[in-house]
Amino acid sequence: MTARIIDGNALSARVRDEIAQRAAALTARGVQPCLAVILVGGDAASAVYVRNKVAGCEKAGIRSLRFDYPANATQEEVMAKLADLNADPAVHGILVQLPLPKHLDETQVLETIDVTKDVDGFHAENVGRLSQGLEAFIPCTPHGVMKMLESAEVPVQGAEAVIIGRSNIVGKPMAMLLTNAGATVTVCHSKTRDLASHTRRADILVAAIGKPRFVTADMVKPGATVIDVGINRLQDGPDAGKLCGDVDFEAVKAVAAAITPVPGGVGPMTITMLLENTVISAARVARAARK
Ligand SMILES: Nc1nc2c(c(=O)[nH]1)N[C@@H](CN(C=O)c1ccc(C(=O)N[C@@H](CCC(=O)O)C(=O)O)cc1)CN2
Repeated sequence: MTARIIDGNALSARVRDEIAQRAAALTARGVQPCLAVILVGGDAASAVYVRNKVAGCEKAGIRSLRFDYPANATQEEVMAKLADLNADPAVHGILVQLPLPKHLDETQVLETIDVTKDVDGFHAENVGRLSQGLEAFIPCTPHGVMKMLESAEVPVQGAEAVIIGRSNIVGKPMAMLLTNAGATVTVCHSKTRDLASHTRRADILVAAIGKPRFVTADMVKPGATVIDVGINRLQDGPDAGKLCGDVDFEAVKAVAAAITPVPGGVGPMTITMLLENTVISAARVARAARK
């Protein structure tokens, strides 16, 4: 068997076309969607993601505002900028790129973002609403994964879903979304005993642990759908400098029925869902103003 590849670049291109049309319609009604992005420090990967977010906005007709702070920025500086952006009616989405430098209080920063502009879906109120199946901004990576499962027509209801990783950005919201969609969900993590006994039961396996090629073929049930959320840059060996996921792609694709690649899988969908959340936020503002 060789797995079907779920192509995140192709799906992103289709979804972004629709987003651009919605952004153009809102702009014509006098509400151009606008995303504000805050980057603190010089983390190279974060700088790439922020650049791609800003470029994605531009291509979709979404206005973007970018604020760069040095690694030694204070909590007060970041909070003051968030207060300004919260108060600005022309700004519909606000995000603070993670991770933040260690001296900053991430929880306080995320809780300061106006919940109606929290297009990353990390504010506790959005997390709580999602857990109850209420309308909420859904964190972009797990939302992108759900879109990929839907586009690939992978049955979720009744499926055994196993997630490796329990982060606030991916693992926990992924578990909520899959649960809400009717899957039976197991969340595994660094303290899980006999991890492979869990992963081998999975119809849908989501790897989000940040360890290159951690998921090997013997950990995967034949015919499973494997979603790779990892983005790791290999340090040494013949592939040094290359990007790879948390899944041993070449070996696992011989066992799985469907698999996402890295790069070109979940990553582009993360930015696509951010653009969609920004347009949704602007549409709510336009609706409230009856524009
Ligand atoms: N505020 C946030 N911070 C972080 C988030 C987030 O959703 N909100 N997620 C990740 C990083 N991330 C978005 O910010 C992200 C990661 C990867 C990609 C992506 O397109 N990856 C490409 C490869 C890009 C490369 O060349 O390095 C791919 O997989 O094809 C987009 C966004 C942590 N922080």
